[in-house]
Amino acid sequence: MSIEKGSLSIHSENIFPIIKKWLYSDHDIFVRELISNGSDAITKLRKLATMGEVELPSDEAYKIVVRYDEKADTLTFTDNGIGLTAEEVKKYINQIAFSGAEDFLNTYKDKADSEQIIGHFGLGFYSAFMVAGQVEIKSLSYKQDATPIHWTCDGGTEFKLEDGDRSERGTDIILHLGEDGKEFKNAYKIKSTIEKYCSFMPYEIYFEEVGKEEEKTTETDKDSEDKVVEPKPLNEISPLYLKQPSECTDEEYKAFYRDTFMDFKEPLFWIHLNMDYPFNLKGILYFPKLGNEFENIEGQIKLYNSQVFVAQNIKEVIPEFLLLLKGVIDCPDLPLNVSRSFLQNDGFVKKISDYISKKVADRLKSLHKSDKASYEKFWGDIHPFIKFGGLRDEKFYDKVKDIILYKTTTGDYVVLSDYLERNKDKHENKVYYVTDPVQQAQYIKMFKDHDMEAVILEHSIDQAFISHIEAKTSDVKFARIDADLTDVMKEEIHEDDQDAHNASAEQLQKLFAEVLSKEDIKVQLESLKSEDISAVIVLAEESRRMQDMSKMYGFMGMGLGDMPSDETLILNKKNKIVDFILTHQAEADKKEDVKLFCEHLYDLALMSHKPLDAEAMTKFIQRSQSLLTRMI
Ligand SMILES: Nc1ncnc2c1ncn2[C@@H]1O[C@H](COP(=O)(O)OP(=O)(O)OP(=O)(O)O)[C@@H](O)[C@H]1O
Repeated sequence: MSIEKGSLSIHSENIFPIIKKWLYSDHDIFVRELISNGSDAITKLRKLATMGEVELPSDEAYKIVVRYDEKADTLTFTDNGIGLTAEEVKKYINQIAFSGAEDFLNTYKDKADSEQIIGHFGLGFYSAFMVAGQVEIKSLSYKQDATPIHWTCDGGTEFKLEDGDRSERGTDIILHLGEDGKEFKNAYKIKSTIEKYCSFMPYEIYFEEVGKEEEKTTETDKDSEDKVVEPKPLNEISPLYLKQPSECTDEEYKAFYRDTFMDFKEPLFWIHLNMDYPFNLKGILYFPKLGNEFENIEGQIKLYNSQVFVAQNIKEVIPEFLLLLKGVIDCPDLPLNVSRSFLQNDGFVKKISDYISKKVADRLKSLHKSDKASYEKFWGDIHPFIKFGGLRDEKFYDKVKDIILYKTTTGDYVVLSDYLERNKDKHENKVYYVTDPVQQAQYIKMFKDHDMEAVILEHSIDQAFISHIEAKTSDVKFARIDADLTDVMKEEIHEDDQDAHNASAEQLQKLFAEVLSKEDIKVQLESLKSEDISAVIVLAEESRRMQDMSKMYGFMGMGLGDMPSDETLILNKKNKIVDFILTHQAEADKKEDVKLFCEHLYDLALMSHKPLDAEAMTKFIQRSQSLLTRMI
């Protein structure tokens, strides 16, 4: 063949500056593209063999070798696939009538935001020019008597095609790393990029550094005899997720998790996705240990297309709440090179997302049903995720709503219907909850003393979640343990004593308002069954939620103004201190004592309800000291 020179027919003056500019943020994508092309070339060849079009040696090892030559400043991608003839180079490489590039230009030429590009637009082979000043192709086709070709292009629109010298079937793509490729003049960088994109590619991928092969291929074994060590491929050609779930062991699942996510904490459990119809999807989703810090935990869901890494954490494909998980999903039906706007509007993608979330819900349900003990053990780690999912996805909520567990103050786990059923005599359709078991210890004790139980909802997601349940289940109401005192804790006031009781209550109201200088304080006198309790503060559930909201938005600079407090101080008539106050409040010589008791009772009640502010705390400590001094 005579040397052929020509111009690449691109429907734009020069695509290379555009490639370089727009794909800049995903500079390393060329590795994936060139290895994928090599892999495709091998697959095509093997297909031809199965069709009887070509006869292949039975012992041929199909592989892709990436070779870095520091001296020559080149990076070469070699495969032993189908190869290219001159005609094919002309057709597939020279005439870049490649629709991918045209689409790319049309879609992105006016857009300034490179983030818009998932980075995987179909530029294939030409992405090599993102890092190479000059690219060569040396290839020999599988075809009988094919002439090897040598193609060179320096990144402009000019190319040169001539006879080559490759003697074995396959292709070398040689990249002369230019200034733009200096990041890749580094063996570690090249290797880690191969690992990022090609960990599960179906043919073995080897990395070699010219001049450094020797030192790596010998190793001293225990008998001090040098033995040649076979180089290891960088990838796993049959990743676990491609196997049938029934063929995988727990150990294999755990090892796959460790190797893929470099996470040495064991996952809690996993879901093996395996679907052939109506779309093809395989993968494994792992539930990592989340604990209480789920806000800070970023999951990692890697999306693959036929074993080629596409992207990570694409929320269009994977429901957002599942992004707290770690996993791999391989969906060959999804285009490899897609734009985000395409994904957002694609019905097929929505189906994938729905399928994944359904599978997760099903797995949780079956775990709850078949292995309650493990489900309860995992609950502390998985509940934020399940609740988050329930808030985000109605269908998911409907599936999991009956397997939401509540840890009770008695220490066991119940589902909502069980809690309601076993407490219906004491408080029908009402769920008492604790947000801070330490702070609210006094209330919990009161509950326990009366054989009552509350559920512990101390995670930041719980408040939003209970509002959601209330909206969905209109007759169920949640009340924090300090929202009110149930009748179970009180004794009835005898009719004959009612007037005297009311008078005492009025006196105490006045007294506390005056002593505490709180005109609007609400004081209520009750006869509680337990004498030990002197005073408690209750705050109506609605008011507290409003206050919490106000605090939250206040912090965010969107204050709703100070919410009026709706606290009530409940004094227990049967308690000795309260009785002392009532009996001696009018006596001049007891005035100081009464004042001290009132202030102290109020602080004690307040402390069980919420933390004291700095001023109140200082006063509380001073007062405590003076009380102790009096006893000396
Ligand atoms: N290593 C190779 N061996 C044989 N043929 C190749 C090789 N690399 C590229 N080709 C041929 O060149 C064509 C163009 O490659 P290019 O990577 O630009 O696009 P593509 O692989 O068809 O699609 P994509 O843009 O999604 O990568 C391929 O379709 C293939 O026919």
